[in-house]
Amino acid sequence: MKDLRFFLALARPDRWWLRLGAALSALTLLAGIGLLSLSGWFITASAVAGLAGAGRAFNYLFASGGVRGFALGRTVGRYAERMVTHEATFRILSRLRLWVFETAAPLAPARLGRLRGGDLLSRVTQDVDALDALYLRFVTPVTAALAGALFTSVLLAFLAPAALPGVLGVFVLASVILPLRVAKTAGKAGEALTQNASSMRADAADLVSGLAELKAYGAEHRIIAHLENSNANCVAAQREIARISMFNGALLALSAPASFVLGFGLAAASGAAAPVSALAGFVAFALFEAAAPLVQAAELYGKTTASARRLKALTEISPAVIDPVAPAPLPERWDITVDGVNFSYPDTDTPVLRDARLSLPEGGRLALVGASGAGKSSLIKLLMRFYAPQSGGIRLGGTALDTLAIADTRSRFALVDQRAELLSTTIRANLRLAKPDASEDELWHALERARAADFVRKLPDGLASWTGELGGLVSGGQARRIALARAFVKNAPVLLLDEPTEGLDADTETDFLNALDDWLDEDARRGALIVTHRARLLERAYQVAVLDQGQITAEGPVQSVKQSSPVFRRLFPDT
Ligand SMILES: Nc1ncnc2c1ncn2[C@@H]1O[C@H](COP(=O)(O)OP(=O)(O)OP(=O)(O)O)[C@@H](O)[C@H]1O
Repeated sequence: MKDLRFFLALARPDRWWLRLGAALSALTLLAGIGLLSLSGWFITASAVAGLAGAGRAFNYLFASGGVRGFALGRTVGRYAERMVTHEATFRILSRLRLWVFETAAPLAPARLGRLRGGDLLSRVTQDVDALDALYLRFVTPVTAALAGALFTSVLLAFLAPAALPGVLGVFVLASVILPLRVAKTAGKAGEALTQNASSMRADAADLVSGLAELKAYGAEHRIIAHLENSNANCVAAQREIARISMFNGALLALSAPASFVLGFGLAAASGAAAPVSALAGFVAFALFEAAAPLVQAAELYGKTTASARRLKALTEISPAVIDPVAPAPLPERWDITVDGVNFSYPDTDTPVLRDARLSLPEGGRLALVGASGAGKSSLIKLLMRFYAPQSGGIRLGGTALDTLAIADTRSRFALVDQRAELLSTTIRANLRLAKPDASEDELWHALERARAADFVRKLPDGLASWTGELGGLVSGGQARRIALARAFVKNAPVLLLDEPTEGLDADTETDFLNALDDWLDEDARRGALIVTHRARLLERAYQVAVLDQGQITAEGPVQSVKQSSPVFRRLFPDT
């Protein structure tokens, strides 16, 4: 319930749409009660008057006009209510989707690593969609039911007070006790449905993205088996909900006429005239129009609360880095100093960097070398402020990194790593990630500089060519050059290169290195931090720092480090 309240509060900006929808729903219900009760009274009174030969005893015109008015009001009200409540829900859900993105974005990459991609997708789609029940099926019918109960009570209190307790008693049974019971019995199945549907999506996403590897290792059957298991659980949960729904539908269908008999019988027994007794019976009957949606809402309660809980869980994860309240101005210089940094990844206690120290002057080129797992990429992640060190400090142009706005810090760096992540979109859109308003000329210029223009020109759609899922439609070397062009479009003064030529053939590597040399040579203030295992890339550096098990054990010009560091000699025996 606490989680649902949280999402009700999030709907505050559209509360007037919701209130209007609820008011229209209440009016529609009242028109329905009015229609049935007046018709019942009218037909009975006509019959009684006809039998007694006293047709003039009541006003036909008033009654038939009232019936037409209620019928019209009910139809128009239902139409308007649907329009308004759906408008409210669409507005709220679209804002909710943005809210999910805004909540999740600061958590990436540090805190989202433990969530499966498909699971995150489920939260943005399935869980947000499930919340429509909260706005559409909980808020509106509850308001309508309350209005209906109030109206009925007043009507019966005047016309047939003896029928009031019985009618209200049955209504409370049908609209309060029954939904609460349904919410309890269907709740577990609803939760199971949400969890298993999410697990199924995550499996399906893994299956699609890793199909080549899964097939290569003959492991696709295992994922499919897991997927089938989740699917079977979903079907079982749906079947359970359907069973509960069928049972309650039957119960409701019986309760409405029973309520008619009760209303009519109690009023007649208290000595009310036949038309008034009929009116009491029909009021009780019509009131059930309000009970049915409440029972249906209760069937969705488990599913809706499970989704609300999964979405709210995102707000309970704190980001690994946050912007300072009053960020310092971005310094004009961009020399980097790493001073006594200690770092372990969140939820682990293995130190990855221990008292790490190094410096990269403005316009410098520093190679960071070390064995696999030494902590090189982790240092780059700290510079990019994906994570924050537990102690020690990093300064950019003399200003502590954690006093700068995160976006400001990142504006000084352009990152190219060996994975060269490309989004599943066009080459143009991938390049414009770095600068959304870059002109076509700028894009081509960057591609020329990155030695990528020739192959892009040969593609049938040029810049509009699709790069595929994670760059799957271009080769590794092409993806790397597009990523370098993207860094050039960004035109940041410090390049962070994390093994950018790993896995490239000699010619492609030469192209890449020439592009890099041209770029860095063009402006003496441009600098680079180069993480590498490759001698050809090492040659581009003026200085080298050796990282060994999280500590910088040697730093200086290549030749002097070669003399002093056995680790360096092991890593680059031919240098
Ligand atoms: N997200 C993470 N969560 C927990 N531990 C991590 C995470 N990323 C890396 N590590 C661990 O941190 C240590 C340093 O990893 P890092 O990627 O920085 O090494 P590296 O020197 O760049 O290695 P390589 O040369 O193989 O890329 C490793 O032991 C690794 O398992």
